[in-house]
Amino acid sequence: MTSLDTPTRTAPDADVDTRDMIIKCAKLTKMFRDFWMRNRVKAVNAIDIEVLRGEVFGLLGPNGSGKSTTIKMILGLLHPTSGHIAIFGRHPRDVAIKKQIGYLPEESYLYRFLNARETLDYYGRLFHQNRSQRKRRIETLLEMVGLDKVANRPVGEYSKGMQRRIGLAQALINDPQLLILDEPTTGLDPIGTRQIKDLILELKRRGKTILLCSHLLADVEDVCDRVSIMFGGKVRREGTVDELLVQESLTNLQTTQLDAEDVQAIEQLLEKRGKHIERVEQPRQKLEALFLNIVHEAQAEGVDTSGATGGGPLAEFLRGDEQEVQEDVGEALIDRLVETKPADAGKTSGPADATKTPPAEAAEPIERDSLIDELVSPGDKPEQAKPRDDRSSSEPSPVPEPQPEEDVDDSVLDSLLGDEKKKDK
Ligand SMILES: Nc1ncnc2c1ncn2[C@@H]1O[C@H](COP(=O)(O)OP(=O)(O)OP(=O)(O)O)[C@@H](O)[C@H]1O
Repeated sequence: MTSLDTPTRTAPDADVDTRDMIIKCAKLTKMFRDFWMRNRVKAVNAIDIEVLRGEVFGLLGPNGSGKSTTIKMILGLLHPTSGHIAIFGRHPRDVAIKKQIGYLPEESYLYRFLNARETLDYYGRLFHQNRSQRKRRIETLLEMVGLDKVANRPVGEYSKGMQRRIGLAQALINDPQLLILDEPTTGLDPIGTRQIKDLILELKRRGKTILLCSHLLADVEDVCDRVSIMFGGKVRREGTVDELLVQESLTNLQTTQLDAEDVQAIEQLLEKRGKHIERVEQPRQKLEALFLNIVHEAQAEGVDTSGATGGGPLAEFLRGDEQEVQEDVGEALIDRLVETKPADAGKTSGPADATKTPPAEAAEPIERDSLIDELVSPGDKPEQAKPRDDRSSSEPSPVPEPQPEEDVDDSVLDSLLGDEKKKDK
């Protein structure tokens, strides 16, 4: 077995088309410095990560191993100390790629007094979706994450798991090509967890790329194609889940139930071949399967709940069969949001060669608060919604500032004045 001190990688083939390289980090390093600019913590230490189009990539590691710092650098929220990052072949701070990314931060960052529908409406406007687009997407997303029955309650009242669900819906509102999910199943009940896993697999089938960061190893094992395991800021192991987990020296056979005589006969047969049975046991179903059965039974009996419901099918617009062209409006919005557009932004039709991405050092430093200030006007800065249990500070989603549009005013006013409720009835 490889020692933990020896990093091993099963990187994608060297001849992978650069257009299929959605995330490429090379020798990425982040050093946090103290007030005197002395090096304090090497949070990320010369890591290489490559995520290909259409794969689910898991970033694993114990607390403090550098996962969140890596994600923040990938999102352009933190400036790397050294190394290179390319997202869709571009620099992570290139605004042209923002509309292709959906981000579920580790902690929710929501206006606590807006309800779920208003919350999604707000994010839909940030992506310059028109009213009918927003309405359709919001309703399907709410149903998909199982919050349609509680959509008129302020999100500040939501439980932690319900906040994860609305966070996920928010991350999907722009139908992103790359979805970055930081601890998506934390706080979710087993039904919600199963749904998120199914959703991730469905999105993958639709060609989306997903970077998943989680402590819940069983979840990661269920959905990830490849994983990187970090420790102390370094990638210690990387490979496909099968490569890392398969025990090549053992074979499991599953048959209909055997009695002692059958087992003895097989043992004798194996002995003749110089082999033996190591363990005989009756398989057990997983606790997850038992739990889900019990809940499905209760739902079938019509037992009432004030929490999230089961959730519905994948939102239609995520299935890729909706003919909406958002590229231009997204680009226009981004153009209006940034005063100085990078010289090459918007000119390249396809993803550029990752190797041409400017070095990370060339970018101006950007920290979380300044990004929020840049994206949200001071009066609009959202207050972090807390679930009923206390939690610490949180991350914003990488979304642009909302722009006025003809039909912007009335729906929020309507909903604040109660028309939304009437519509629901
Ligand atoms: N802003 C900061 N200033 C100083 N040190 C930081 C800062 N952010 C993170 N660190 C340090 O960098 C290291 C990696 O932290 P990071 O949050 O990336 O770990 P993580 O793997 O995401 O952990 P967790 O699983 O607990 O979320 C830790 O030692 C942490 O204390």
